[in-house]
Amino acid sequence: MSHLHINPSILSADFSRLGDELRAITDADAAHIDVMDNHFVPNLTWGPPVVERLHEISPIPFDVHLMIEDADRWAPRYAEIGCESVTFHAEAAIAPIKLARELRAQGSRAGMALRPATPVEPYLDMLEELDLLLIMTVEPGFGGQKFLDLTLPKLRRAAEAVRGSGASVALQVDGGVSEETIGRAAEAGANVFVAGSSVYGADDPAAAIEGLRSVAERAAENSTRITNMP
Ligand SMILES: O=C(CO)[C@H](O)[C@H](O)COP(=O)(O)O
Repeated sequence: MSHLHINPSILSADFSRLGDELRAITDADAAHIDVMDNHFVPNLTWGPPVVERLHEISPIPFDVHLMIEDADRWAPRYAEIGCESVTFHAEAAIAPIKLARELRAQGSRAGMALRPATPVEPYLDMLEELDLLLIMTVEPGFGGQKFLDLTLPKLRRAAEAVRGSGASVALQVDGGVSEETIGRAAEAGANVFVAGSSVYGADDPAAAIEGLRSVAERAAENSTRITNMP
């Protein structure tokens, strides 16, 4: 099994048949569930009751991305539902360390996300508290946006810090991930890739997932070779 994960975002799925859309991506590692509140981002999706019901029928784990204010209050609710991974935004959490500990204590993996303009450096001392760090590669809020290459230096610095810390933290990218961009993110050190329109906009979502995975694997191999060069 690949160590690189492809997590399709159901934000780009057909909302009238979400059960079928989840069953179309059983080859993926997890389904990425975008929760938006129209305050932290100018868009609105779903909340705990819908996510709970979808989780009950989903054949694969849930990777929940909370684009909401008041994350300290709401994130634990998604862990209680049983979502395997719960990611809150650093910009929306009052006590991120306490919150990450709470999510882990409830049995979920604890993730923290950074908007494109948020630096990673203030958070490097808390890597041990996290299972996942999400570097947003678009402004959060909408699918179908263009991948922001300006986030790649931050991703590289985060990858170096994770390697240096010895902590077991997955590095996720989200936004504009396609066969054209995924290689650059993999080379920079990402190992979990969220893809919405490039999976659900494809005629064959399963083939799209495999296409993304093979491009990312090739890029990650090349990147290791470069790192190991004398
Ligand atoms: O978090 C998100 C938007 O804020 C989505 O996960 C993201 O937009 C995925 O869609 P696409 O791959 O089409 O960019």
